[in-house]
Order: sequence, then C-alpha cells, then structure tokens
Amino acid sequence: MTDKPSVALVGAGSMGGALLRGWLETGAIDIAHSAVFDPGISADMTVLCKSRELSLNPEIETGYDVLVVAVKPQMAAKALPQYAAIAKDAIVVSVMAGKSTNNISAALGGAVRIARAMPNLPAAIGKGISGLYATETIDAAGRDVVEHLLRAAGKVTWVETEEAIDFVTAVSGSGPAYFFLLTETLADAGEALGLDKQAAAVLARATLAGAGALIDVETRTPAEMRKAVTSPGGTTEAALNILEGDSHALRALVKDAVAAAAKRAKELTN
Ligand SMILES: NC(=O)C1=CN([C@@H]2O[C@H](COP(=O)(O)OP(=O)(O)OC[C@H]3O[C@@H](n4cnc5c(N)ncnc54)[C@H](O)[C@@H]3O)[C@@H](O)[C@H]2O)C=CC1
Ligand SMILES: O=C(O)[C@@H]1CCC=N1
Repeated sequence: MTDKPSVALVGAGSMGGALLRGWLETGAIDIAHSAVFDPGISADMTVLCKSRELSLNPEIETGYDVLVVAVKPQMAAKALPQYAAIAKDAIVVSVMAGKSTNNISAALGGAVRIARAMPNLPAAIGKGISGLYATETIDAAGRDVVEHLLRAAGKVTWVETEEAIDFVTAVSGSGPAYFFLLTETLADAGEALGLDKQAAAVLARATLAGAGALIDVETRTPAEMRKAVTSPGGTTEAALNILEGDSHALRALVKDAVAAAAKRAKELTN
C-alpha cells in the first residue's frame, strides 16, 4: 500500500456518499486505484465520481487495500457475495448497522480482516463521529488505515467489543435524527404559539445549529451549559420543568428510545 489506501466503496448512498465526499475533499484515498460500486447510484454521485475521474462500477477485481461496505443491512446477504473477490485481500470496513463481523465474513466468502465503523450523517461535512471496532485479525497498521478513512469524516473513538458498536449506533449513529426531530417539534411548538410557520422553522433550525456549534468549542459540560441558559425562576426553568417533570420524563423517553435502537441493531445482526 502507498501512503493513501485504494478503496472499493460498495454503496454510495447517504452514508457511503458522505464518506466518499470526505475522502475526496481531504485527499484521503488513492483515487487512481479506487472505485465505487453501486448499481443504483444517484446522479449527484455519478457527477462527483466523473469529475474526480474515480472509477464507477468497474469489473470486480482484486487489488484494493480496503473494501468499505455501505449498503443497507437488509441488502447485505444479496449484495455482498459478488464482492467476495475484493474482500479476499482487503481490509473490510462495514458501516452497516447491526451486521456482525461473522455475518459479513460469511456473506463475503469467508473474508478474514473485518472492521466495523459506525459513523453518523454529519460525516458529510467532516463533522461526524465514528465508533470503530476491529477484529484481532487486523494488526496495528490495519487499524491505522481504518482510522485514517473514518477520520476524513470527523472524530473517531475505538470500542473494545463488537457489541459496543450497537450501542454507538443507538447513541451517535442514529443520534442526529433525534436532534432533527426535536428541531421539528420545536418549530411546531413555536407555530402553535402564534409564530409564522417559516419564522418558527428558521428559529428552531438556527437554535440547533448554534447550540451544536457552541458545544463543539465549549469545555463546560452539557449540564453546565444548560444551567447557563436557565435563570432561576425564569422562562427556561418553566420549560425544563415540563421536559424533566417529576419523573424525568424526557430522560426516561430518550433512554427507552436509545434502548430500542440498540435492540433493533441486535435484530439486524443476521
Ligand atoms: N444514513 C445514516 O445516517 C447512517 C447509515 N449507516 C449505515 O450505512 C448503510 C447505508 O445506509 P444509507 O447510506 O442511509 O442507505 P442508502 O439507501 O442511502 O444507500 C445504500 C446504497 O447502496 C446501494 N446498493 C444497493 N445494492 C447494492 C449493491 N449490490 N452493490 C452496491 N451498492 C448497492 C444503493 O443503490 C444505495 O445507493 C446502512 O447499512 C446503514 O446502517 C450508518 C451510520 C449512519
Ligand atoms: O437507521 C439506521 O438503521 C442507520 C444506522 C444509524 C443511522 N442510520
């Protein structure tokens, strides 16, 4: 391998596409020897590949350093066997929710060096965070390659067990959707108060973006920052009393939601 890995990306949808953009923007991969495989590729992604002279849906051959799998877990059994020849000599990095390394290995004709990564959608702008797990068959140099590829999408954190990847999935993989839902509900609530629909949407969206940008550069904990917004006897306190309630309603709800996501990841294993 040269200093930049050659990558075969299987699946260039939301997540595969986000990773690809990151690799191209940061120069993380050996473009001349990489390729994208996606029979249903979008027009945008096709334009991107062509503009960077990145091979699109070539014949399946060996010789890639890394095979990145970014198809839906429900598609894996059908989609992966055709890429077994690539997997034979490559490090396989799966971003699929739930699918176990054993399952991935079986679908890829007995591939040996398998890692799992769980990025999230802010990867599209290099602001993601990925949980990483590698089987013992991947040595330190191989782990460096996996980390290098996911760093192009943002921060990374290694976990010690494969099960923990399901927990990462439930927290940060799915997590952006939780905040987007909260943003929708905040806008709806503003509209219900009497704000113009468009104004409520702009206010809610900018609040999520501003709070996200602030916490990114803050050293204070989220709890400390919450307190910085909350004047005793003020408006925020009145709202938080509803969200927390005597039974810590929001905390209980989020705990249940995250547990449901982790349970679903387990169900997707096979
Ligand atoms: N969307 C997200 O925020 C995240 C998704 N993931 C994981 O990423 C994976 C992909 O999810 P999305 O990108 O959201 O789905 P998506 O539906 O946007 O992309 C899947 C892509 O796979 C392609 N595909 C289908 N069959 C194929 C085949 N035989 N060969 C090559 N490509 C094929 C489809 O044409 C599509 O472009 C899933 O396993 C998901 O669990 C992980 C973290 C976050
Ligand atoms: O919803 C899903 O299953 C995928 C995994 C994490 C985010 N999206």
